[in-house]
Amino acid sequence: MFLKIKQLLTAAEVARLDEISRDLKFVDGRATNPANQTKLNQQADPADPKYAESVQIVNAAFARSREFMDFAMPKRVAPPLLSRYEPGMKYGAHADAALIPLGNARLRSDLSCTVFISDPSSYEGGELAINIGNQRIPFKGAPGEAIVYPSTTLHEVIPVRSGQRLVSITFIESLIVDQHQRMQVYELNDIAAMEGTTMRWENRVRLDVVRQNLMRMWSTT
Ligand SMILES: O=C(O)CCC(=O)C(=O)O
Ligand SMILES: [Fe+2]
Repeated sequence: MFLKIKQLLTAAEVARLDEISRDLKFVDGRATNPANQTKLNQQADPADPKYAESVQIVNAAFARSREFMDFAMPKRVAPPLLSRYEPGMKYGAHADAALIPLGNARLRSDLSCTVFISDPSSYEGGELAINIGNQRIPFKGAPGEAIVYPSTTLHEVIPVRSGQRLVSITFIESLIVDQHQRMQVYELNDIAAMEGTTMRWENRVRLDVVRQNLMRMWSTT
């Protein structure tokens, strides 16, 4: 359901993103969601040349993360966006847009991801709170840590009370639209990865047939 990636970014990448954020131009977060009165944050201005470097750093981290690739089965990843919250800023409970403009095309958001950059001890409040059933689950990660969660949830960023919260956020279109189907394939793939070398070969091959057939049935390529 959720994937926490302990060290998506290296310490050097965290430091570089922090440095970039100091010179980068930030704009009102409502630029990408003008209808939401509860969105009060700052986002990197895509027109600023330094923005491209921040995108490249986070994209490269996703691409090399085995955990991310296995869990998300990404087809397309939207350019990760640096977002900043100063005291009093927040993003009220909301649904992520199903279709996100990506050049001339649109990306369907199946999964959302927050990559934490600021040290959690440097700011108060600012948790990402995700509603699942009647539970509200707060996340506040260490620098370089990422949380990947279904875009289908109602979620919010709690107001920051002091300090500054810098994160990079993105949306992922998965090869498998349906969360439940995706998790079944993920489980089978994980079992094959862990037990595949110790299983009897005939059974390993049968497991592979099932895994590949489910992917064939459910993926949209
Ligand atoms: O800042 C975050 O952790 C998440 C922000 C968010 O929900 C969004 O941009 O849609
Ligand atoms: Fe969101």
